[in-house]
Amino acid sequence: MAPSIILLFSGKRKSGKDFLTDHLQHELKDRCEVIKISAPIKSHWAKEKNLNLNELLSHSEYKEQYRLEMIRWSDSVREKDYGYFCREACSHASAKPIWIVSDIRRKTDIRWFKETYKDLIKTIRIVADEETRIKRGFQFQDGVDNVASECDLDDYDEWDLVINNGEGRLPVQEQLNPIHQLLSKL
Ligand SMILES: Nc1ncnc2c1ncn2[C@@H]1O[C@H](COP(=O)(O)OP(=O)(O)OP(=O)(O)O)[C@@H](O)[C@H]1O
Ligand SMILES: C[C@@](O)(CCOP(=O)(O)O)CC(=O)O
Repeated sequence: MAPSIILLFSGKRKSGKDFLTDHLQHELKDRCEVIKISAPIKSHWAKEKNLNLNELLSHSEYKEQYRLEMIRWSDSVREKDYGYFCREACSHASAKPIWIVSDIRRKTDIRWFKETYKDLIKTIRIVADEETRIKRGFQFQDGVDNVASECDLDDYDEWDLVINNGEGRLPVQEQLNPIHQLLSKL
């Protein structure tokens, strides 16, 4: 069964994608399913290199050691099939009315979702100033922070919602209010 709405979240490293989508999931409970495009990438990498999948899926420093290699490998797959990981991630989603995709990174991700699910798509950008991201552990890495994985959506300007999760941010319930307003129109 197709969902009634698909929320695509994007944001730079340590902007708070997981933090906000975890809160949203907590509020929506079993009405929603959280989908991560990086999940099939991390599963593949864990199997190939005999790594700890749970650590790769967590917020830990562990995954940062492999980020550059995972970006390079996943981009080589995307060159042949830009929708590969989006399709793979969605294929495991269950029949919930609201899908939360927590890690949109490339224009081709948005293209695949819009081609596949048409007007069910809403795009949400999470922004946070660099100082706040640094306080959360962000450290610039060449090959990671200056490539498509982190920068391709910097000039995308058709977001349905933009949420500030940096300096001056609202309390989390208020940050999520505009999303509940979107959902109330369903
Ligand atoms: N509004 C907030 N208030 C308090 N802590 C926050 C907030 N937003 C994020 N954080 C904390 O900042 C850290 C980074 O957030 P999170 O993991 O959600 O970022 P991310 O965008 O998913 O990062 P990455 O892309 O590197 O995985 C986490 O420890 C998280 O708990
Ligand atoms: C390899 C990659 O999927 C890692 C994403 O890790 P995370 O969403 O930051 O936990 C990033 C990418 O696909 O460019």
